[in-house]
Amino acid sequence: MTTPLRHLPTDSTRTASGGPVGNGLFTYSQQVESWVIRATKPVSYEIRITDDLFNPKRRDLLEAGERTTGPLRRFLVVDAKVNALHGNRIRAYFDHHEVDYHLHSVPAEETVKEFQTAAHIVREIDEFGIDRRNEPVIVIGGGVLMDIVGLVTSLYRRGTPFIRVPTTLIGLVDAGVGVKTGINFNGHKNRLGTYFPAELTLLDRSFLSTLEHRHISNGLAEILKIALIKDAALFTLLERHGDLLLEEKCQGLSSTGELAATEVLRRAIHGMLEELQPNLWEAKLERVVDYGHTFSPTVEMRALPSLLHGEAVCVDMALTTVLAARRGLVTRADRDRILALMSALGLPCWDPLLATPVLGEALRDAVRHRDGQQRLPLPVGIGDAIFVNDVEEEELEASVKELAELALVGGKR
Ligand SMILES: NC(=O)c1ccc[n+]([C@@H]2O[C@H](COP(=O)([O-])OP(=O)(O)OC[C@H]3O[C@@H](n4cnc5c(N)ncnc54)[C@H](O)[C@@H]3O)[C@@H](O)[C@H]2O)c1
Ligand SMILES: O=C(CO)[C@@H](O)[C@H](O)[C@H](O)[C@H](O)COP(=O)(O)O
Ligand SMILES: [Co+2]
Repeated sequence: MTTPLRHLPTDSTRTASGGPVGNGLFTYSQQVESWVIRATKPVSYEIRITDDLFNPKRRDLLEAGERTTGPLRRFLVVDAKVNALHGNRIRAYFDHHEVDYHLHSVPAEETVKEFQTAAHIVREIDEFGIDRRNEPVIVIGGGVLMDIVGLVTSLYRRGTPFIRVPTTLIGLVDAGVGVKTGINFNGHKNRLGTYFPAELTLLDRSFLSTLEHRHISNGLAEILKIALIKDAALFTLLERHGDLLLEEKCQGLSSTGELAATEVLRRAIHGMLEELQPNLWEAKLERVVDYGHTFSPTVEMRALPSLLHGEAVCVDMALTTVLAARRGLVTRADRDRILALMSALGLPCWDPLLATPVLGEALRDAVRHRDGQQRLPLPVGIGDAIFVNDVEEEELEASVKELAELALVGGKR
């Protein structure tokens, strides 16, 4: 027996047809005793290019978050290497502005992108205590730390605002521009994560001056991904100036280097956002920005710590470039240009794990991740892509064999 609910519409307010009633945002039906609730949540976040971010005259970092009375309070999570190299000016900035802050330094790299690190940060935040809406957590570091802190803030009190200051090239062009957060779990890449935008991301490329060259190459791999799937002009820029960008660490030490760094970073970020914005929650699982991310998550985790994220992505792109060439989607000449550019950018085209059953496992996991289909992005020429669902293990093996020969001949391993 059901008891009538006092505050809900009675039968007298039902539609003439006896159908459900409601205000359009929710409906109640007595026929099946059910409420269907609909709501939408607007999303807006900003990515701003700045320079000299910690110059005391700049206010970008202070203006984010609602203003309350009394001193500003901020919890800072800073990559340990960044803290060692840039910590003095970071602290001087917040001291100058009389911010009541706690700086929590985290030694971040792929092997610590895990639960324990996230839990430790939560504990520290809890101890410092932050207001739920107007004291954004500030993360200053690479993709690993931004992904962890993004996850932590999305969980803390079911969502606390955060601000990102990326300090690596991957951070500037990729991890710092989207809404995905995550940690590795159970040997799987980004197995736990959320979609949670940082309200503000401040891009200051001067941080790259202290980054190792290998990590510049690592970021160039994600830029190359954007070039291959959607921006032929970006590919040409990388061919012309990639070595200079690497040598100068995108610091614009020469006038050509400055023009190239500005244009390449702007194109890479803009191209990424053109793909992300219409599909922020990944309702559509055919994503061209997944190019290079089909085999690489498994390869990267198995190779840990020997392959960096961008390096694993590059190995995946080399393999799928060869596969695309075998299908006639990419000419042999373009295939060779792509492999040559990877080498010029200081990136690997090959990893011994390719010649093992790991690839089959990786493809099966990608199919689960993509809701039962391969949805494998493949390049079409340079600057375009399609999705395929029919890659068989034999085709993969033949592509691996061909890549091994090409990589050996070209000395690109
Ligand atoms: N959320 C996303 O959409 C997204 C997108 C791309 C990549 N990612 C993730 O990003 C991670 C890779 O990011 P990453 O390459 O920045 O790695 P990272 O965060 O491990 O940083 C690389 C290394 O550089 C050091 N470092 C950082 N900034 C420095 C600086 N300015 N000077 C000197 N050393 C510095 C770090 O301590 C670390 O040792 C991967 O886990 C990947 O999955 C996420
Ligand atoms: O590496 C990343 C994110 O970690 C980006 O470069 C990339 O565009 C995509 O987000 C990847 O395809 C990863 O997606 P997912 O496997 O974590 O769902
Ligand atoms: Co990536």
